[in-house]
Amino acid sequence: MDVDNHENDDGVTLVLGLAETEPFYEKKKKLLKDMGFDLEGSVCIRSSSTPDQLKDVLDVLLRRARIVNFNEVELYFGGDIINLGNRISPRNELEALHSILEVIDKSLSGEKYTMKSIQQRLRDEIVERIDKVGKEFSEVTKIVGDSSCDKEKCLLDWAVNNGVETKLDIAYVEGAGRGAIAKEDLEVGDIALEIPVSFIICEDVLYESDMFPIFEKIDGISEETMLLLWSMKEKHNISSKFKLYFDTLPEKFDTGLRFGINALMALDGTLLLEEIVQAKEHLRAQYDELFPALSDHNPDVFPPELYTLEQFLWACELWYSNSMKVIFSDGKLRTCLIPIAGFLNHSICPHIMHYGRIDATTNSLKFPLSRPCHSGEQCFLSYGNFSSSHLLTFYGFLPQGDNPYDVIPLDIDGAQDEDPEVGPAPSEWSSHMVRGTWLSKNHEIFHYGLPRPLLDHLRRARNSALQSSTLTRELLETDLDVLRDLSSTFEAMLENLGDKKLDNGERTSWDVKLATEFKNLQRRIVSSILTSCNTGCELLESELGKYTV
Ligand SMILES: C[S@@+](CC[C@H](N)C(=O)[O-])C[C@H]1O[C@@H](n2cnc3c(N)ncnc32)[C@H](O)[C@@H]1O
Repeated sequence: MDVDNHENDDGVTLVLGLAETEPFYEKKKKLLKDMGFDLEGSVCIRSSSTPDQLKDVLDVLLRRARIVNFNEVELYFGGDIINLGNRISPRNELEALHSILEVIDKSLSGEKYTMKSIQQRLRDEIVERIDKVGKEFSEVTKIVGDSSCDKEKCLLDWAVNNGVETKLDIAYVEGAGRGAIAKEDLEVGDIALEIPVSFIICEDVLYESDMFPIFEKIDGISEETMLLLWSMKEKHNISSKFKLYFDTLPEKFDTGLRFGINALMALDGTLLLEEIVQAKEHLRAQYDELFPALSDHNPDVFPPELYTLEQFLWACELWYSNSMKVIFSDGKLRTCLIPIAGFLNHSICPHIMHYGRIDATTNSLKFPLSRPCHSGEQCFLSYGNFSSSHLLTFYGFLPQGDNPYDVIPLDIDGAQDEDPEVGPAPSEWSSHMVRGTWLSKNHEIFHYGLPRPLLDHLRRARNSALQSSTLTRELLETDLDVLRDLSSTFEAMLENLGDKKLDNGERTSWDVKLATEFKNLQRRIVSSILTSCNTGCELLESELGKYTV
């Protein structure tokens, strides 16, 4: 994103441009053009602006900022004028508001500007909007009062004595193990947690380990695998520097990688079944490649009783569900375990979104707030823009609320009519997908709550293209064909998923419970698409009826 601003006699021009280096630049450029925005993206604020005019300016900037901050999924599903008038996703809305804040803060920072009060009002309005997004999507946390947090408190005390600064406490929360709770009201920009580099577990621990000379002789072994093997032994090392951290780790992680046969059977009809089976096979193959050979040749360094398949799986789950990728001051991206930060749970509307880079001036990792968190509330992190199937497989939970990244990929080739020399046009996509149509705000004729790239692709395949929203008989008939085809695809998918299963409560094991919940979510998504197709067909038939009378 290009951020710029200029002052003139009358006021300030805020610039929220689209940088050419932006991911999906061509697609965003086209979308901005379709929405009637110029590429440069400058908006003038006059010193005489009334509060209503300021809100209008913000609305325009926000519609623009939503596009600039789109990620791939949001761009695929969000790109039409009705959807853009609304929040696309909590992540996109928070990023968009923050990018405007950045423009405004930049214009406030110069001493020479004379419009500080107007700019301050804009800032206040944005912070209020950020808070509103949080309130709309926030998750209610119930603290489980009767669970002891002694080990966590020991770790916290040790951390604070070693330079960690925290405004978070640790408590057991319902449905998610431990969580981080704000000790005081935290505002946008406040640092909830700051961890010195010396406190972070990363590749450096390997160089001091007796495993390192052995690792050096193994061709192609990755840093992640070395760390994984290191952690399997270190958790038993009573004189480990990180003993208090290892003491707080669960004996057992309940992720999709540990799903038993009944849970796998409950996933029948979903793509996740194959994904989990493959992931399990991959880990088994990885283990077999290393063991028993490593233990046979170096029993003192890799004692066989510590390097069982079960322990290997534990370490994989630890690193999948608790590690973070961090860019260090030397520019290198390292996979790390970060004590204390590892207690932060994930939310689709997180408080902390930007945390992956070491601050070179303080040599620490900071976790700043992107939205306010009140005293006593659980402070959530963003683990990334993951689908529920990914979160279930590698983290073992399904997030609360509507996950915008829960997409079902479709097995149809995109951009068939592309020019081989130039590639697909900026508006075209090489693959297609669907998601719950309740997430779309546009259910009108020619939209039906379905993604525009998919509809356009299917129209093109029938040699028809929607150039304008004028109703012609040909366009209506093409859309009717498209929707009927889609409808039969999704009817088959729904049938494959079988009937909705009810949870048998206490008697159901954790994995079958999760699998059932996941399948019910898939069913809900597919049903919503079917309903939208059928409603769309009715709309089209009613319009076509007007041609026959
Ligand atoms: C980095 S740890 C967070 C701390 C964890 N709750 C604990 O007690 O150790 C990641 C794990 O927390 C749990 N978790 C994170 N976010 C969650 C959420 N929104 N709902 C339920 N469980 C969650 C999952 O078990 C996940 O594998």
